[in-house]
Amino acid sequence: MTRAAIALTSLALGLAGVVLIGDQRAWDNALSSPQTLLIVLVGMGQLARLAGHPMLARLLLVCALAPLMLALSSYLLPEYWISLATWDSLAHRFLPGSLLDDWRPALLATLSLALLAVNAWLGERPNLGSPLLLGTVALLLVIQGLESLPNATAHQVLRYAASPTQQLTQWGLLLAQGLAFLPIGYAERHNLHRPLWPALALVGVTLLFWHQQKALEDRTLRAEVHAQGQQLAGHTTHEFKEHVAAMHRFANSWNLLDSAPTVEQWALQTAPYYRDFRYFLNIAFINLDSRVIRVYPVQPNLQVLGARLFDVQPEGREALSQALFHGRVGRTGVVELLQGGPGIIHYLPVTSADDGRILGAAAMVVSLPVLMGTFFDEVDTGRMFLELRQGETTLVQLGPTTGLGPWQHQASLDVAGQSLTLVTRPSRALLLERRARLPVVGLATGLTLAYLLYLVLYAYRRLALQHRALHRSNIELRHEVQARAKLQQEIEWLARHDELTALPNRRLFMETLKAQAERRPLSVLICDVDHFKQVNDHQGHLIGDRYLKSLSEVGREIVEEAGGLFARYGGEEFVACLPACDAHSSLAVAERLRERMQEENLLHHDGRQLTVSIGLATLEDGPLDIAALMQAADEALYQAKASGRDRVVCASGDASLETRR
Ligand SMILES: Nc1nc2c(ncn2[C@@H]2O[C@H](COP(=O)(O)OP(=O)(O)OP(=O)(O)O)[C@@H](O)[C@H]2O)c(=O)[nH]1
Repeated sequence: MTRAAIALTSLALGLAGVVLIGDQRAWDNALSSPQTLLIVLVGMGQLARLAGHPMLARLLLVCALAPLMLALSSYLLPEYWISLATWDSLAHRFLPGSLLDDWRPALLATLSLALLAVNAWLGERPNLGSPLLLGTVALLLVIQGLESLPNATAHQVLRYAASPTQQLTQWGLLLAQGLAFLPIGYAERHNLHRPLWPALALVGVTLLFWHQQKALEDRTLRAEVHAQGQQLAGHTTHEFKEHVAAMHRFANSWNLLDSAPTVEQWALQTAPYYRDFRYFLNIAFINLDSRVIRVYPVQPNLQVLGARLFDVQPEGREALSQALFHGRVGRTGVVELLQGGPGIIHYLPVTSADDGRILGAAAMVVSLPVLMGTFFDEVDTGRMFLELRQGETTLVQLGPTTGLGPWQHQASLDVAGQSLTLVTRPSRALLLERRARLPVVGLATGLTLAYLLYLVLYAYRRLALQHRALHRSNIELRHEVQARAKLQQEIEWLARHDELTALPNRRLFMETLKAQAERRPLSVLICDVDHFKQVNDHQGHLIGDRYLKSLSEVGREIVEEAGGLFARYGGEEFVACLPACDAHSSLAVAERLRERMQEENLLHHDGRQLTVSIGLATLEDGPLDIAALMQAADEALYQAKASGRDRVVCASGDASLETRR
């Protein structure tokens, strides 16, 4: 898998290299393709790590991560913290003439590359979020693919997606990291489900939320541009109405004359209007021959003095005729002015105060470029493109023509009866400056939260599994302890009991006897089954065993009644310890034992009754010598056997104590 991952990474790197070489600008200046360079750095870091050079890998990845983090900050930080101009001047310092946007990768590409670099740094460590990082990069790449569709990119202020080839190289790096991750154990992979899916779902929700926020913010920005355009258009129309009204006032004031004005009179009369309405190119007096005989200001308009307008400006003839011959206000359309540039000329008839004779016409020349410059002096024309059109003809253009934003606004203007169109289009820089940071901040926060959620769920899952394993081994341990305790009990029981009859064995009997060192009188008896070998021989061992069990039950009952202990001594021999029993009472116990055993009606093969012989010894006082006491009982038993069996013999030698059937 590692080999396949290395091969895939190399392939992606090769592709990135081809992109870099293919980009002609990259030869002129290595910094012209920073996004591809960053992909190459991340890829090389990944390759170094896969090939087993962690130090080199980290060095390369840090080199990629530092600019990526800087780019991410430029997307995140508010304009009033670090302005776009500051970022641009920073970019300019690195490479004169460059802007921030020439340097930083597209937003989603910045994120996916940073996550790829972080994951390459961490290695295939599910506990550090490797699978979530890979899943998030996959989602980011899918969204980049969608964002690259032509209709999605049409109206974007920010760049969101890398170029298709760059996306392909990122897919290559991602798949290589995925391959390197695959060899983790099945159990580990199985454990990933619970933390991974909720965290990935949060990533998905975050991306959807970001997309929605981004669309909303774009709409708001567009509405702002629209409102500004409308405002400018309204302002222009209003100003022009004011201008026309002022012009009428101007014309009326000339009715007080009775001849063509002198140069001084003309200057005195026109100067305030010229000053107040800054967009007049000049105000001229035209005589009845359509000649310009007075003009204010004189100096910049010398070339029009003496010009016969009917000849030099035929397109204004109609308007001028209105004023000169019919005494009505005449207004040209948009005409090419004698001084150059488009403009509108108002011709106002000047009549004699005495007889109402028409003396000439006052021409108020409005230059459209000057008008635009005057009206829009509050607009930042360094970053806002303005265009005045009449139909399809461009009359005036202000502001930059390159680096413009994706939206423009068109508004209709009524300028002195002329229907014009005002186009406003903010530059991309202006829109970027106004761009709200909320969607990107939301995206970064959501992705961070998803990562933290993964880590918490993963740790919780691990703890839960460990806890479960511990609980299971605890139960097993408890069962083991219980089994061992039971075994121990069995062993202890077997060490002191006989398995066949469940009676105390010789060891327990001896321990009990020893414990009676102070009790006097103390009697012991040995009970031996007569001719038991014959039972085994003729009726088999199973019958023999059954007989032994019956006898032991009887013996236990009788001896325990007397406060003693009945035990199996070995073979078909039983013993009893009778504390506080003197010779008489122990003899009575022994006799009852013998009789009761007979009453069990256990028969030999030939119908004879099974009998027992009992030897009895009593220690009335004095120290306990177990061997001597047992020896005495044994000898008494021997005597009982020797003297015909089926009897009790007491070791005292007292004949009166001997019983027989
Ligand atoms: N079925 C069975 N037989 C046992 C057991 N322990 C000992 N025996 C038998 O008990 C018999 C004891 O025989 P002997 O010692 O010759 O004595 P006896 O036949 O009882 O004759 P006397 O004691 O002289 O009356 C042997 O045949 C043993 O095999 C046992 O646990 N089960």
